Amino acid sequence: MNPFIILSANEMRAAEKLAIDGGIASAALMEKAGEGVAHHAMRFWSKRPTVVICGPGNNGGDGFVAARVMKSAGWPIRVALLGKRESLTGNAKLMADLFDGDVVPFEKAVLNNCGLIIDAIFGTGLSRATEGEIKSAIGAINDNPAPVLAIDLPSGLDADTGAVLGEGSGAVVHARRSVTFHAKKPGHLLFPGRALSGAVDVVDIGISDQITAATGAQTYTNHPGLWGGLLPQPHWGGHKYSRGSVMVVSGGPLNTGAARLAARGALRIGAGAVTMLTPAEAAPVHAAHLTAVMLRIANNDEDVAKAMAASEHMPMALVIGPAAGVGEGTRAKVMAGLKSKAAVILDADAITSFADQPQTLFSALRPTDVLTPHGGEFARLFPEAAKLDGKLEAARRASKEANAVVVLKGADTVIAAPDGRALINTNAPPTLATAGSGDVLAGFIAGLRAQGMDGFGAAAAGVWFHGAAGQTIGDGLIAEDLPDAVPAVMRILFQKDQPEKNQAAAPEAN
Ligand SMILES: NC(=O)C1=CN([C@@H]2O[C@H](COP(=O)(O)OP(=O)(O)OC[C@H]3O[C@@H](n4cnc5c(N)ncnc54)[C@H](OP(=O)(O)O)[C@@H]3O)[C@@H](O)[C@H]2O)[C@@H](O)CC1
Ligand SMILES: [K+]
Repeated sequence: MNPFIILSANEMRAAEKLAIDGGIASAALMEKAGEGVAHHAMRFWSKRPTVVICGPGNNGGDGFVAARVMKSAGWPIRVALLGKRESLTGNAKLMADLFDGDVVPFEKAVLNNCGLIIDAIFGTGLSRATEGEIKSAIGAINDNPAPVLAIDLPSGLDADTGAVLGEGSGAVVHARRSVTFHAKKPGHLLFPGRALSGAVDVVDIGISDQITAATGAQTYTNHPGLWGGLLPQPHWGGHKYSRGSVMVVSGGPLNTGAARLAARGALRIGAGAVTMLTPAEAAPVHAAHLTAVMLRIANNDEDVAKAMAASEHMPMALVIGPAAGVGEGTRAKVMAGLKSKAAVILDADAITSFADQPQTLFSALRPTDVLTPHGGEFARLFPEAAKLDGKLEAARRASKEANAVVVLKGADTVIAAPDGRALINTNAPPTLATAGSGDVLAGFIAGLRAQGMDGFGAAAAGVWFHGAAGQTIGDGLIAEDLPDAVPAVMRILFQKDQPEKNQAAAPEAN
């Protein structure tokens, strides 16, 4: 199993079909799924009275298997059914028939004195908001103090978007843990689904990686396992410019801090040289603050173009947006950057500046340029994509529309590339929601881009480092701390705290 792949409900159904076409019996898939749930329950909880609540479809079928396996292991099991027994069909009916205990219609009293509830009401087949007896049952489950183990997904949660289809306490199950099959679903990682799913375990039900690939799935959990090997490493023969040069466009004299945060982020993530492109009147403010970051006056787009041209021979990235100001001046500087050979990272005001003329921007962007909007900026530049169901599809659509990498920020940041690849980030602590945090992120991405990572890789690694830096700092985090936490994260990632791995690499013989 690929530990990073994420499958939508449709992709999961396609994988199941391919597995069945390849000779695996569908009942065997369900048997493995239910068995996985039972073993998970028995591993995490001590033996206790357990109620399995089964719905009308195959999620319920998994519940009947789990009930059978746990009962035969000596667990006190009750099964409650939502819907009519005679309406069960296919494998769900088969598994219900194979369960040799009592099956009662669901009523609230069935939960009395239980120590564990297994939610087998709905999984990937949820098609509408809960109502009636199902809504009451979910409300009763949530009111009960027993922990809930959800099969596949907490019932009521949309597998593809992480959204809850209905409202109120009976709309969705609040699970302590979830056991899903073959791969996580986007709903496990996108909020509120991530909070509702609890800890998620993925069980192998015998579907091969070749089948996963054949579904065309292109969504992954963001993790160094995907891009760690591409991270730039300093080399004995390098010098500051060969390590990558980053230029950051500053706002006016009262708006300089954001650009400095980005500049420091770029420097800490490993760019060899960072230059602040500043309007003349803001230069003294920067001069009073900056040390390793260089200063160059750039009052307008022509000056930006000249700065870019002067550095054309080196690997370079340009950050523009943090407190840059919204309007024609910023638009012109962006266009100057996009005409140069530099990789461009657009954030904040640079994004908002194109809200009324997105096509001007989209036609100039290149597929490895990066846009880093938060939700509000995203909706201004991509009003149609913002209306789509779920952050994943919104980011994917926007990336295609803009022909650039889109980093749709939040607690569950989504990174999307124009070719359809997408990542969901999971390591960001809530303390990252603080002023200036996004400016540092833009600097991280630019620093990695200047060192040679492509737009998607730099965005993925930048977002991950941002989360990891936030975790390292812990409570009390302010944006200024983030760049300075990078060395600690690198030490852990590259295991440089292990003395035997900490030797300076000897030059290779030639
Ligand atoms: N794919 C795989 O590889 C494997 C899948 N497996 C398992 O199968 C699960 C998917 O099964 P599934 O497709 O039968 O859907 P499921 O979630 O049981 O619900 C569908 C039923 O609920 C109904 N219904 C929906 N919403 C409703 C509502 N609000 N209120 C009331 N009714 C509602 C819907 O009715 P309908 O929409 O047709 O009217 C239909 O009757 C998956 O999550 C996993 O657990 C494993 O066995 C291993 C391999
Ligand atoms: K469920």
